[in-house]
Amino acid sequence: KQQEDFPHGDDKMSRVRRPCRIMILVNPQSGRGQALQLFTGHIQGMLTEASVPYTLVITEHQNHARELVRKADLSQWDALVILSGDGLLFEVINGLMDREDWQEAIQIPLGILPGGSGNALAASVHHYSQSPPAWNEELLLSCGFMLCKGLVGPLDLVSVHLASKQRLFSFLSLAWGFVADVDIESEKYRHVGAIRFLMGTLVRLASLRVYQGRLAYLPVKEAPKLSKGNSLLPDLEQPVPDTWTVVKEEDFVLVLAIYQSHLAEDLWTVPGAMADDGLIHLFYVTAGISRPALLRLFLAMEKGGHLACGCPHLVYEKVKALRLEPITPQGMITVDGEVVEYGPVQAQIHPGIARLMRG
Ligand SMILES: Nc1ncnc2c1ncn2[C@@H]1O[C@H](COP(=O)(O)OP(=O)(O)OP(=O)(O)O)[C@@H](O)[C@H]1O
Repeated sequence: KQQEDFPHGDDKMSRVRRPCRIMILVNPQSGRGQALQLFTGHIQGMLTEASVPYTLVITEHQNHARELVRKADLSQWDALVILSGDGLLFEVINGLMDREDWQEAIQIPLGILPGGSGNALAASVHHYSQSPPAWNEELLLSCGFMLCKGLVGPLDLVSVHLASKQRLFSFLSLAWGFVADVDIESEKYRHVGAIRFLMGTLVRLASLRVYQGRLAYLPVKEAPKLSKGNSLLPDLEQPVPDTWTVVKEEDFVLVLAIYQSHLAEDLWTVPGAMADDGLIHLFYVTAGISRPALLRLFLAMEKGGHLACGCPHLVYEKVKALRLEPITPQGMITVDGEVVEYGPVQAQIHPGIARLMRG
């Protein structure tokens, strides 16, 4: 009821009410520690010129944003905007989903301004707007511009179920093996910006590992029609249904489930992905790939060319749900770039349950 209809045809898009009241959450520690300067130097002036009133909230510690949105009176706000890396948006989404009124709360338009070193969602949103690639401050300006325009469209979320019965909501990725290791190990190079992933990749390549586990997924064509709230997932202790595909290989270099186009500003992982395509894009790389071949895949990903490399170890499937059961006793699983408990995990898509400010 707070939205005006978008008058130009696309019935999925709407416009944030004007004048709108935006809460902008800034993590001053994100990326190179310059998020506040990015705000005052680039965004503040744009919002003033566009007559968009806002309240700035500077996060003071981990989970500050999560607690804040869990308790906030959301009727006071027309949009929640994050100026940080993807980690702060992950907190905000999970704070909204923690609420008793989550079904209404998750409808509040969410915006992203890149302040981290990865900025996967910001890069994806920019890409969906069909603009030529942009990095750093140019990407920030593009996202700031979309924020001022105020168009809102649906965003898919994925629920991730862990062995401890904890459930998380994810907008970006679930990763195990090489990608998760690089993401976490390269955090120590955060001050160098986006190039940290290349540095991390080179370091990890030198000590390339194989991870053993079982992977199964529900392919798109087998998935039943979902109505809101339906679960595609059996109990984590139960075997997967016959409609699922069980991957024969059990030796992997990486498993990556991603639901946006970009894994980082310069990693165009899923050509063709949309914010609300209702798909989990599942990639895995099986053991036996050489170091040069793996490096070639990541270098090709900058221009979205990895699937054209003809690498027999790389598999790509469009799925609605998946289950991963690591056998290797120790390792790293990340959800939206944040480490989660290591062990069996399963996930399913919830098409368009959130709303995102985009072009
Ligand atoms: N003031 C703060 N001090 C320390 N940590 C904070 C603060 N505010 C938020 N955080 C936490 O920092 C974590 C990382 O944030 P985020 O991912 O947004 O930035 P980033 O890690 O710099 O981004 P990237 O992963 O792209 O480098 C989040 O889990 C968030 O809870």
